[in-house]
Amino acid sequence: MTTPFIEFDAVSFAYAERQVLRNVSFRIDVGHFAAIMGGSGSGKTTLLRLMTGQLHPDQGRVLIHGKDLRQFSRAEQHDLRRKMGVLFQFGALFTDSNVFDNVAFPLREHSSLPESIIRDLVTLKLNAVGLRGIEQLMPSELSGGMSRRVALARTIALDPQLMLFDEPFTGLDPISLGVIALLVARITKALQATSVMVTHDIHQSLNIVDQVIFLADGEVIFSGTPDEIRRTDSPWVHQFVHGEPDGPVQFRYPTESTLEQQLMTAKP
Ligand SMILES: Nc1ncnc2c1ncn2[C@@H]1O[C@H](COP(=O)(O)OP(=O)(O)OP(=O)(O)O)[C@@H](O)[C@H]1O
Repeated sequence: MTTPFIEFDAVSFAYAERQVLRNVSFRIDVGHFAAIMGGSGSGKTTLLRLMTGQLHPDQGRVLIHGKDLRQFSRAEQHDLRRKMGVLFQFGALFTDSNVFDNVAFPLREHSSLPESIIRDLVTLKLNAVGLRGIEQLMPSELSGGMSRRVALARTIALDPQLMLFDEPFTGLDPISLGVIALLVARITKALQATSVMVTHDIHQSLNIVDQVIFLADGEVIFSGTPDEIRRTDSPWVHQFVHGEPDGPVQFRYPTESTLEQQLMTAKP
C-alpha cells in the first residue's frame, strides 16, 4: 500500500468573487512525480500555492503526510518549508550574486553548515546539473537554459523531499528544454523526492512523470498514468494531448456579456 505525500480532499477555492477550484480531490504518493496540466487560468498555480500553504482552501482540506496543512504548528510549517524545493517559471536568480552564492543561499539560510561543507555541496549540485566550473559567473553572463539549471541546482541544494516546479520549460529552446526535463526527472528520482510540476508541455511530461492531473474550469477532469492518458477517450484530454484549438476547453476568459454587447456599450 503506497502512502500519499500530498492529498487534496474536496478542495474549493475562490479569489474574492472568482471561483477557481471546485471540489478538487487527488493524491500524490511518496516518491511520485506528478504533472498538473490544464488550460490557461484553470487554477494550476493556485493549486501549487495551496500545497505550499501560501493559500488555504475555502472548503475541503490539503493534507501533507496525512495531516491538514491548517493544523501545522509554526515549527512544522518551518520544517515543511525547509524540506520543500520550489522552482518558479523564470527561476529568478539574485542578479547581484554570482552562481556560487546563488546556489549556496538556501544552505546558508536554512543550515549552520561550515563554509567548507557548503563549498563541496555547491560543487556537487552544480555538477548534478552539468555546470560545475561556472561558480564565479554572474547571472547576466548565463544563457536562459543555464540560468534555469543554476536555479534547479539551488532548488535541490537542501535535498528537498518535496519539489514544486511551475512551468520549468517555458521559454526554452527544444534542446535546453530536453536537458531540463531530463535533469528534473533524474534528480527527482535520485533524491527520491515527491515532485509536482505545472506545465503545458504534455509530450515531455508523458515521458518523465508517473501521474498527470488535468484541470479544466477548476475541476479535475482526469488523473492517471501516462499510459492511461494515451488510452483515454476523454475529449478534454484528447484536445490537450493533440493541441487542438477547438474542443471542450475554451480559450476565452469567461465573461457575462457577448462581444457585440460590449462593443455597443463602449460606443459614445
Ligand atoms: N491573486 C489573485 N487575485 C485574483 N485572481 C487571481 C489571483 N491569482 C490568480 N487569479 C485568477 O485565478 C484564475 C486561476 O489562476 P492560476 O494562476 O491558478 O491559473 P493557471 O492555470 O496557473 O494559469 P496559466 O496557465 O495561465 O499560468 C485566473 O482566472 C486568474 O485570473
